Amino acid sequence: MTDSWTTRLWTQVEPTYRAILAHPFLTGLTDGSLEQTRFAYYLAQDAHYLRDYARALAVVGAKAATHADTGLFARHAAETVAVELALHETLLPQLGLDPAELDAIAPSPTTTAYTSYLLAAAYGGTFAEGVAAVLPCYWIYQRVGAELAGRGSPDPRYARWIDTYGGDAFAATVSEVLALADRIGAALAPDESARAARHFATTSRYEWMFWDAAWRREAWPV
Ligand SMILES: Cc1ncc(CN)c(N)n1
Repeated sequence: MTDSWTTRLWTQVEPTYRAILAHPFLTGLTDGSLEQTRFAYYLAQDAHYLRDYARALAVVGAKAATHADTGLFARHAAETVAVELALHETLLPQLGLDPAELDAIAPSPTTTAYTSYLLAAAYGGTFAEGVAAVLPCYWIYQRVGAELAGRGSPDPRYARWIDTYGGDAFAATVSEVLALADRIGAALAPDESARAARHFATTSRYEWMFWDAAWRREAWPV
């Protein structure tokens, strides 16, 4: 039996995933050593990211061949992203930040690059290419959440973040998208499949870069 499309996609990003798990931002979440300023930076950038991610999901959904698949991405653009933004609203005051201040913080170079890439893939690509581009945003977070949930965190704010992505509700959302991806991935022509695989690998790398930018508290050089 041949592997499913998503299994094949995941195999090519295993080294990226291992690098993500080893990143000091994530090891710092579980041992509690991550400086609060780095986590606050991450949340501020993630607020920018999530707004464009919701746009990308809506555009991908608009390209679906069926009403059910359009509905899935429209629902995720609205509901899943709202849950994630609500997590920020809870965590920011616990970090001494006012959620209203976030708009004053500009998107970083990495946030800008990542969201621009996602939106370009969603607008410019086929439905399958768009699905492949957004898939790591779901799947890597769910895998990371499940992995980190096994380790826990002594810091209740980091534990809350881990619980959101390591929990059953997020896993159910990700299962829906994986099932859809395997359904459409099975019928792709080689060219389209290769373009989709490239998007999947690229946005997986951007996931590592997003945590790394928060670790470095990346700023525009000029
Ligand atoms: C950068 C990033 N990637 C993915 C997720 C999970 N939707 C997120 N909140 N932020």
